[in-house]
Amino acid sequence: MWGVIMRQEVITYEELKVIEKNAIGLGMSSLMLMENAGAGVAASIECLNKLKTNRKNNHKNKKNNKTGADSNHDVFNSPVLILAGLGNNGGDAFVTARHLEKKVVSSFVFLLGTEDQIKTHESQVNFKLLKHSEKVHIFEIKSESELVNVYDSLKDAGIGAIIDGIFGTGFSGELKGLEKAAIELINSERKTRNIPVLSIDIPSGMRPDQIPGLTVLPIVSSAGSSMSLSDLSPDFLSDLSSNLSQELSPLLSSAISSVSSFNPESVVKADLTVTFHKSRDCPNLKILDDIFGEIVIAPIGIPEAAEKYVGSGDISSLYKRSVNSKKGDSGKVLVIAGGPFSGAPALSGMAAFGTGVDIVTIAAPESIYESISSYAPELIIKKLSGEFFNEQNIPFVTRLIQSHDAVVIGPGFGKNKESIQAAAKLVPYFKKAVIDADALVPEMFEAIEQSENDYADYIITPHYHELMRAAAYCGIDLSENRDEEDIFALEDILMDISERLGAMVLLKGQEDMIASFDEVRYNSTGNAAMSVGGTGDVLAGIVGGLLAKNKAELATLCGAYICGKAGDAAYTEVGDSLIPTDVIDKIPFAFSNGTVKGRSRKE
Ligand SMILES: NC(=O)C1=CN([C@@H]2O[C@H](COP(=O)(O)OP(=O)(O)OC[C@H]3O[C@@H](n4cnc5c(N)ncnc54)[C@H](OP(=O)(O)O)[C@@H]3O)[C@@H](O)[C@H]2O)[C@@H](O)CC1
Ligand SMILES: Nc1ncnc2c1ncn2[C@@H]1O[C@H](COP(=O)(O)OP(=O)(O)O)[C@@H](O)[C@H]1O
Ligand SMILES: [K+]
Repeated sequence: MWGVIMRQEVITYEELKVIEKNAIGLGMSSLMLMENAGAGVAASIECLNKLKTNRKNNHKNKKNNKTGADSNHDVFNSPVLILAGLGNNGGDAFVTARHLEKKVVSSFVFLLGTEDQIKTHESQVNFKLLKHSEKVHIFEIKSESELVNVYDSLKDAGIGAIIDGIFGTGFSGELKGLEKAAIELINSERKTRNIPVLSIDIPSGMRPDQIPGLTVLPIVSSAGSSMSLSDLSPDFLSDLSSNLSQELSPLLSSAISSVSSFNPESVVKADLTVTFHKSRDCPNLKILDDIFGEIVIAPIGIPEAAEKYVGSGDISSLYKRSVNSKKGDSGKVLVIAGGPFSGAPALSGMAAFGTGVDIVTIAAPESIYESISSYAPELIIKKLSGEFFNEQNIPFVTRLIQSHDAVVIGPGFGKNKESIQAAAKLVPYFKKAVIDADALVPEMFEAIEQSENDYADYIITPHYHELMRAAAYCGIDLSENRDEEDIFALEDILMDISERLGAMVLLKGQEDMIASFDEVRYNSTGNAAMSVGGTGDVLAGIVGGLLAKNKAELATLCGAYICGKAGDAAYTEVGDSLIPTDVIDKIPFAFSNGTVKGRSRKE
């Protein structure tokens, strides 16, 4: 069930890829998604008639229409030309053609290549199926000259509309050869013969990273202005760039230059773009309007849970070690121990290792140095003078912080006042940090709130009672018992705390809640056997490990998911006698795509 928060109404193409993978993780198949996508495109074709009439009138008003030979044809009464590439955008086009069979007189499908070159299974399935459609005439086009010849032999049939399924979001690099010729053909026929063009998902030749609006928006908000996407006209953007602080304007300039980094000549100009699931509203930049035309959103049956719950799509966005990486490239994590307890920091350190970082260092007071060293030889232990973490340790630990990517502080840190006060002085030096357990106290909240670091750099990982301390610090009332708290109110509170502290908040529990200042998502992996002591330390280590090479939001979401999934795998083997090291052992499995057969919370 949704909370008060509606998931984002406007998403990027990249975010949709994640959501689609999450949907597949929930049991949807790529074939189902493609079927719904193609059906949605076919259902939208009626919009072309309306647009076509408008274009025709505009055309007539502007000048004598010598070349608009096809403009009298109704989309449904004339053959539709469908250009399909070898990827899934082409697969969507095949499904579209099948769904159009009953709507249009006939279709010509140009596959840009041969059947054996089709790249994906889903697309192959739909191509084979399409061969049974009698009103669909398929041509396998192998060269630019063949494209011209075949098109010339058909165009007198009076093409009513062109559907562009050449490239979707998988387009990269340079446009050349047959695809380039096909895009030029579309644009020329649209211009000279007034044939309306519908692009599937994105006009072919356009790369999603060339659309700046969605990345610009948060920058605008963080500058304190309240702007909507439609405010982002070119004039507005240039005014904004000149007025914003020097720190922000380069980001804006690069966003603006990304729009101009493509050559409009090598992109399909569509009258209508049918994209999927949710709005991908582009900023109101004239140059983009001319490429996308009108935008229609076709629902493709993605369940809401694919956005609400963390899933395999989120995991696939994590940093991946490159084949030629060297030691240190994949991340260095520093765990700062406080003194009384050696087990908790060691668990966090070992869990961080499990996420694939290269180096884990534990800074440990003399009192626990020996015992931490005995847990795991892979951990580097740096001895701090004194029984407890203290002021004298600050210069040494600050240097360690600087040579690591992320810090984990809190597990087993202890409640010693002097240690906590010294720890709070470290906060301004943290580049990225996970703050857990004993470090979830007012002194630290204050230091986090006052730190000038970006909100995305800090993560707090409280269980409900620790959350109460954060809420009290923020002056927010929270019920004594989580079950008494209305879930929607709790979502609001988590976002408020996130905003006030400038940190991600991961509230652990049967269902973990992960809040940024404007969104709450959930994690449903994990099981009741994990309520044993020490799993929270494992979670903090996993999140810290992921934080080393990923943004805080992704690290928090994926940390909760991986920890729970490792816990579920451990549960299948050891049941209720699960201990935290069992969870650590299963972290590598949790990153794989293996199915966890253990009891999950939802059962
Ligand atoms: N994800 C989902 O669940 C859903 C996705 N859906 C649909 O899938 C689309 C994404 O599909 P996609 O990833 O297969 O890529 P797509 O854009 O069709 O084609 C790229 C192909 O062209 C190739 N290629 C790339 N650049 C090239 C170049 N410069 N010059 C020449 N070739 C080039 C590249 O091959 P490669 O070069 O990488 O081997 C690849 O094969 C998406 O937009 C939506 O329509 C829907 O069905 C809903 C569910
Ligand atoms: N009853 C439960 N059902 C599912 N997962 C749980 C349950 N209790 C704890 N967990 C999971 O165990 C991990 C540690 O949480 P928790 O035990 O609350 O931490 P702590 O050790 O700080 O008390 C979290 O990932 C949490 O989601
Ligand atoms: K397309």
